[in-house]
Amino acid sequence: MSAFSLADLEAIIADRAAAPASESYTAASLAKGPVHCARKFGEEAIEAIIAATEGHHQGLVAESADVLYHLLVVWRARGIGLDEVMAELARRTAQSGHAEKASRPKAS
Ligand SMILES: N=c1c2ncn([C@@H]3O[C@H](COP(=O)(O)OP(=O)(O)OP(=O)(O)O)[C@@H](O)[C@H]3O)c2ncn1[C@@H]1O[C@H](COP(=O)(O)O)[C@@H](O)[C@H]1O
Repeated sequence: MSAFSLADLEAIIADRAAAPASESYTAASLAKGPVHCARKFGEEAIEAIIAATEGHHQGLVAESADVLYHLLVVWRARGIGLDEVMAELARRTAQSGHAEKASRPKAS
């Protein structure tokens, strides 16, 4: 398991949001507004669908990374934090009765 997390990516996006648009893809995307960011996310999602449909393993890994990055940029553009989404997932997990399983230590 990589040590890199979505929380790390969120922190990088927050940091780069303040950079000049000429120096940062993130800042340039955010400067174009949430609708642009959402469209970009949609394009990347379609590319991930194509890779999944074709059964292209490395392609799907790469497109998934693009999807996650662009989703976090959309959240940033709309003022949503990773914590808010994780809280929603935790709420659903608790509701479905799987919370105990999720907190169990993983077998190594
Ligand atoms: N994870 C990513 C990441 N994934 C994809 N991309 C960019 O997303 C773009 C998507 O590719 P496309 O070919 O569809 O885009 P494009 O045609 O070049 O761009 P558009 O004009 O269509 O937006 C590429 O230009 C990639 O550079 C990313 N850009 C940045 N990050 C992360 O953000 C950090 C900060 O980057 P900067 O903001 O550039 O400093 C990086 O260190 C990474 O951690």
